[in-house]
Amino acid sequence: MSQIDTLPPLRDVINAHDLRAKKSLGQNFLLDLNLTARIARVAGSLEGVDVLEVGPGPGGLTRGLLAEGARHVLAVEKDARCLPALAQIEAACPGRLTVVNADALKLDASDHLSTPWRIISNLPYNVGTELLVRWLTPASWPPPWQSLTLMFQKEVAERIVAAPGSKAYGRLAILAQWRCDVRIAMTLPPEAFTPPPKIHSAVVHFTALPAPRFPADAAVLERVVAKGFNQRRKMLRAALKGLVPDVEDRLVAAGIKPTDRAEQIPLEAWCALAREIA
Ligand SMILES: C[S@@+](CC[C@H](N)C(=O)[O-])C[C@H]1O[C@@H](n2cnc3c(N)ncnc32)[C@H](O)[C@@H]1O
Repeated sequence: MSQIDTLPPLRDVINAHDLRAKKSLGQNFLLDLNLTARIARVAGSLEGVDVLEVGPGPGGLTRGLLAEGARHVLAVEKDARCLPALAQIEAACPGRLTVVNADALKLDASDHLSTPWRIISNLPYNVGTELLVRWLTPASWPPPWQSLTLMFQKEVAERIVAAPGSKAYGRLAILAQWRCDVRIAMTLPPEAFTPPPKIHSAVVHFTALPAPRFPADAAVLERVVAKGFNQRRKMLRAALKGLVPDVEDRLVAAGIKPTDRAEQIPLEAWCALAREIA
């Protein structure tokens, strides 16, 4: 039995520290340790791996990561009320857990971790997409992380893995699939969480590709895709008006019909258009 197995049940921990969930911090806790171990395993073997966890809360997933063999976990938690519960885990695994009481949006994890690390988190829903976009758009590629294993609202997960032609297909799908293999690894019902949220959730696993799937300048691609989907029901010749003077010619040169709409355009063609426009 490892030291982690001797820790008290999570429900006792949240009662002992009066960890009533705060909606403003997106707090929906996972208290079933079998479930948190399953989520940790989505990221593959963690033996010898450094992990960044955003929002450990009372530490259910943190326990899973350590039990699955993570070499070191950097856990960044904004809510200071969670620190005593996390300190208990730290004491059970000396040297393997560092807890930072900070806003993950303001922290540079590379100051604390040795590359390549994995990011595994049950993200707070209110900042989940912002963190994801940040992780997917580093200054250079490949990024300092190998993979992301992240819990999102199921609807956001579906937008990440969406294919052209579907309503969910948009900027998030293109951003993610351009430089990562992505898949939904698990879906979870509201009852898996305490308190249960109103929506279903899903764990998405992202594996960083060594290089983007198709060549394109990241900033140009981001600009073109954002403008294209901003008015997704318009034909592209209208949606992209003003981007460059001869947008219709550029669309044709990229092999795109100017009368098509953004949601019909596959990733490869978006990249071709970004190259034409750059
Ligand atoms: C959905 S809960 C997950 C808690 C825990 N990982 C679990 O699975 O039970 C999200 C956690 O993120 C924390 N959090 C919210 N905003 C944050 C931020 N900007 N930076 C770091 N942590 C944040 C919340 O306090 C909460 O503990």
